[in-house]
Amino acid sequence: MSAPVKKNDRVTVTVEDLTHDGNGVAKVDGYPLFIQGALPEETVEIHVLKTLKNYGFAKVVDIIQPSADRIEAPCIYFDQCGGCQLQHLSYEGQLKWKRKMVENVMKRLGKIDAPVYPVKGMENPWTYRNKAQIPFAQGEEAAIAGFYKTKSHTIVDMERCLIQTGEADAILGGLKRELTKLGIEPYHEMTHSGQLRHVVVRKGRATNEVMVVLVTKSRKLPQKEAAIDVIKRLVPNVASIVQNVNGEKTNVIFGDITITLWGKETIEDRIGDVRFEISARSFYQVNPEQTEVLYKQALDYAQLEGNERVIDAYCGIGSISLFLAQKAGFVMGVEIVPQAIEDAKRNAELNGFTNTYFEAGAAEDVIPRWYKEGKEADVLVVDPPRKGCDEALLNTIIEQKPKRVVYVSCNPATLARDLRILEDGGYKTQEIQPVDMFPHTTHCEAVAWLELAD
Ligand SMILES: C[S@@+](CC[C@H](N)C(=O)[O-])C[C@H]1O[C@@H](n2cnc3c(N)ncnc32)[C@H](O)[C@@H]1O
Repeated sequence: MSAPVKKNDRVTVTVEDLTHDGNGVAKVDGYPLFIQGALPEETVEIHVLKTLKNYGFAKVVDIIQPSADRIEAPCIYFDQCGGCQLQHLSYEGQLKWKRKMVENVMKRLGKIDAPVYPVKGMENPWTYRNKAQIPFAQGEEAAIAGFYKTKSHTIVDMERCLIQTGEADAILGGLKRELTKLGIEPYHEMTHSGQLRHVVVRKGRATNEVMVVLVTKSRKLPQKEAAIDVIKRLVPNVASIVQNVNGEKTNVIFGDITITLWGKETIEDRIGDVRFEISARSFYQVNPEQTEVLYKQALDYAQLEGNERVIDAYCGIGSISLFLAQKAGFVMGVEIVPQAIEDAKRNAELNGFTNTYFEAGAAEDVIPRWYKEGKEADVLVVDPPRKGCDEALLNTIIEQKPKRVVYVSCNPATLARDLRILEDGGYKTQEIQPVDMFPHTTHCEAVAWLELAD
């Protein structure tokens, strides 16, 4: 099909949908155009930027009929920063769109007809992130620090971020000036020179403890004591100041060496009643308030009465496992990253759980072996990465028939695909509950409850 529009054309369109990166989608004679800054149900005049065989790109020139949910983005960096995609849509509008998106994907991709409930959102959808990874670089006169522009390595220099904590803001706004005064040179990506690459700020919401990690190119940290004093002044509740050394030419943030400069080696947090120890590099959910909502939903759907054996596949640091272990007879977690399994075992010990077992390995290899060894499960919980469950694992579920499956997903498309496979294999999806873990972005988590059909 040849494009019905060409570069530099101006046309008026009605926007039908939003893409995962927050662009509006409108069709001209069936030809899709992705439109920066446009929202569903809006009528906009657009300028066509580029046309390809099957789709094109455009930007808004004039909003003729705005969406009833359009608002002025509260963040002054919204147009440049790649962190949020939906601040121009009211929070209510975001939740409505996320539910519709999950519903459409379930119907269209999975032919799943289970009810999709309204998204569980946040009462205050700001300052929710407990981890900020802030790149530093040399600006024209002083150090700059902020977040990257969409799909680039260009830092938007900023003083505050509305979804980060006040402690992260103190570092964003204050530390770059203070470190410049101290002569600590930011890292130069192109020349692999300079010293300070990133500053990572982590906070335990429930404990108020903060960890500040200085990621440097080498162990050498000039004015170390003065830098520690500055951080203590900027973030009075800091409990741990850590240096991580990354000497590689890489986009990966952390290197292998971590040195405690001041205070504790780890900080602590709680999700519900479960305690977690967090080190500089350990994986931990970034929105603990909504993580509790998500895990409670998984626990509700698991419907545990106290004696059940539960398998938690893709268990990470065992956070869902420990949540379930409060109500289950025994929980077995499997995760591919050995360090995460070490964290899971430590966290189980920290909380005094004796009814858990964790093993490092691929879920699709370990779980069939467990079944062969007679380690069966009444309830199987999966929380896979974006690509969804491995087919071999889905086949194991279909063969072994645990009576209930709870599927926690960060990608509705792969959730729909996997639910279809499980439904074809004898399960029936009962309910789907989306949870907003990342307000102002297009991401949406969802928990699905499946029962083995009679
Ligand atoms: C979405 S995270 C879930 C983490 C955890 N359930 C939580 O809530 O914090 C997915 C996890 O799956 C792990 N993973 C990826 N592929 C895997 C596989 N084949 N087998 C087991 N774990 C895997 C990743 O390392 C990651 O920790």
